[in-house]
Amino acid sequence: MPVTDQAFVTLGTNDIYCQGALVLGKSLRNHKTSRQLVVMITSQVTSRMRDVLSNIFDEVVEVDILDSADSVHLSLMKRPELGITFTKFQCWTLTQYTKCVYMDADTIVLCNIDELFDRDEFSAAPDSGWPDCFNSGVFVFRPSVETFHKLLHFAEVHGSFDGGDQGLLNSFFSNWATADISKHLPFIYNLSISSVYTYKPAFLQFGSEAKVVHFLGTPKPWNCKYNPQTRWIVEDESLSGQEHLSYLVLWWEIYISDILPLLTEQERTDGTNSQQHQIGRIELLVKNENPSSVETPESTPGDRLPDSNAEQHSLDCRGPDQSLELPCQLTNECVTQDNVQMVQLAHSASELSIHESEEEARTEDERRKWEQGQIDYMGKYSFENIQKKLDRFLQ
Ligand SMILES: O=c1ccn([C@@H]2O[C@H](COP(=O)(O)OP(=O)(O)O[C@H]3O[C@H](CO)[C@@H](O)[C@H](O)[C@H]3O)[C@@H](O)[C@H]2O)c(=O)[nH]1
Ligand SMILES: [Mn+2]
Repeated sequence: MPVTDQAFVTLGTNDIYCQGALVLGKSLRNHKTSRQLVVMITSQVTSRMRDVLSNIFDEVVEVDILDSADSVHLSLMKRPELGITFTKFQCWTLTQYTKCVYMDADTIVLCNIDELFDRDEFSAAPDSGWPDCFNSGVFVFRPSVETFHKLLHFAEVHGSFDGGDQGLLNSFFSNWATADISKHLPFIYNLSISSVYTYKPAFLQFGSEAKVVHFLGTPKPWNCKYNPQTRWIVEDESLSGQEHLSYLVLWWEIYISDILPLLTEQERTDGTNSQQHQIGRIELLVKNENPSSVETPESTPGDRLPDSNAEQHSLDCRGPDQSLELPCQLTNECVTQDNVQMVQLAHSASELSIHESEEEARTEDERRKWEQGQIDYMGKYSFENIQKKLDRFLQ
């Protein structure tokens, strides 16, 4: 029976982190959670991504740090670096639920973890770096506007010793380490990926009991390159050891089989509706060293992807009539192809990687700065540059 007054909650403030939220949400669904799934997003998340999120999450809640009470605004003015921190705290405002489990977008579940709802606020697992502190990537809490305001007030007065939400929450719930052992979640509910190689014997002993993996720090799974042929991560120097890579592989397997079809389905739907040409900010680069493997028994010549000899293809989350320069040869035509074929293409690729569309990121960043009155008067919008533009225009 679905439980409607309890929820798993995650956060994605941009389209990139939303990729993580999607995989987490799908992993919870795959393991048949009976709780509601909620994702908090901010205004930067594109409407295309919101549509995809709503396929997996029961609620997609936009939170805006500046439209809350005045105290939020004031705190932000004094401590702008805490912006993202405040965003996570918004989970306490979800008072339509009586109890929730917050999970970072860089976590996945390996089995059903609904038993966490038997715990009470504030329950969390030790942080692997300093076990007298909890890690704020997974925690049980009770939504309450009062607690939310207390947190904001606390942030304003004391700040955060690590600049993020984890330091602040540890100071706020300062008796966590000593008061009540039932509020210590076992480490297997928040297995930090680095522990797999920093304490290998423990991982070999207890790793099979892991329930939640947390891709804490860098690289995040979406920053890795994946080879669907070998079903292995394309390694770089920052990835030492082997065991932890299999969790990254798991992330990518969920991404390819469950998320990619949704993204491409969305692409198709949007393509037929001129009202919905919102620009997503994700590009999936699909490298294919062996193009012949792209062909499927069902595919007819007319079906074929354009330029099947291309070294690199791109599935770009934007409408087909957005005329933008794509970073590689598979141009806008690909987005009108049947999504099954796109997924097929991804499966036969030799390397997949997720990128933020740089042009979009730049434009968005500039727009935000304009809106905040931070105009680059010394650089791009200097008097000389504007005059040069005017001169060109008037020629
Ligand atoms: O640009 C961002 C950055 C973060 N997040 C969200 O905030 C979470 C925390 O950020 P993350 O990059 O996962 O931080 P960690 O590498 O996990 O680092 C640690 O430090 C963070 C800051 O204190 C805590 O939030 C984490 O729980 C803690 O594990 C993410 O998972 C997302 O849900 C965004 O949506 N957008
Ligand atoms: Mn995290």
